[in-house]
Amino acid sequence: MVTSAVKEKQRIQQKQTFSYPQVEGYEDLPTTVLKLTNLVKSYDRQTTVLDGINLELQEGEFVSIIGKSGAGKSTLLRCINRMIEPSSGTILFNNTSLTKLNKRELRKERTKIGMIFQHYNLVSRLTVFENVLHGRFGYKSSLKGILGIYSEEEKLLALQILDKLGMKEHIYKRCDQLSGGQKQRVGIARALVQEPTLLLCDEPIASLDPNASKVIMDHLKEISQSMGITVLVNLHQVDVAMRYSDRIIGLSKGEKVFDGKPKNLTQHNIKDIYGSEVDELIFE
Ligand SMILES: Nc1ncnc2c1ncn2[C@@H]1O[C@H](COP(=O)(O)OP(=O)(O)OP(=O)(O)O)[C@@H](O)[C@H]1O
Repeated sequence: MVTSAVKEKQRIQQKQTFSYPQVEGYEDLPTTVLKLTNLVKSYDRQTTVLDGINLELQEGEFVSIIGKSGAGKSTLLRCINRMIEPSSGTILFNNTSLTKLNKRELRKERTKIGMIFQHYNLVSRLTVFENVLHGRFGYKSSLKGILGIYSEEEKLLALQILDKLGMKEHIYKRCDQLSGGQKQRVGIARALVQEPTLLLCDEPIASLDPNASKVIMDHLKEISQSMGITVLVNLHQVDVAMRYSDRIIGLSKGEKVFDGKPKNLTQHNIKDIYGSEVDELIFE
């Protein structure tokens, strides 16, 4: 007899586009949040910046992308939510093909993809609280968004997230009165208030000192572990990627040259990723 649990497992497996390893209970099955197939980006006819990237990310994974300057890290991250239009390939996000969506549909799907930037992208003359609430913009009609009309639930959510990030006492401060580390925590709060399943972080610690960097990386790790949000982060620091990641992706000239656990990243792999600059890297 086919039990309802088995039926449910079959239903989920049919819905997914990848093969699972054989496991006992369907609750143990990994959920693919993002699947990139043959992603290509050329800004002009001469150069291919992303050369057929294939990548799958699972729920709650913390994945870093490393590679030297110009390798295509930012382009890859920005192609995922189509901030930059890929030239070809497919982007499957929670089983929805993002490349096939029109503008309105894409706007809706993007609510589930948070983004964090090196230079924070905050509105400096607005308060911390106002900036965080901007994360709800994608859920609103344009008029409500423009008028800044937010529900009590949305305000409570923003407060809870700011509290979790140690920013509650600063909510009424203008963003231009904050330190870099505080600004980045506002950036994280604005992304989390979207209630995302995927967080894209484009060099989130590149402008921060080591102490502030640690605070930000600790928060991002905590977000992936306790909230089950998939975190994909571009990093310049190999030692930071080694310390925090479940998986590291190495990019070189738009190609994926490494994809594995930090403990499996060898000096040989590092050389493939960074070429002759390998000696300048801090490596634990
Ligand atoms: N808008 C654009 N138009 C043309 N070329 C671009 C554009 N944006 C990026 N590029 C080029 O694409 C390549 C990859 O750039 P990208 O910013 O993705 O690399 P990166 O690995 O993130 O580098 P960095 O670590 O320095 O930020 C570079 O050669 C860059 O000059």
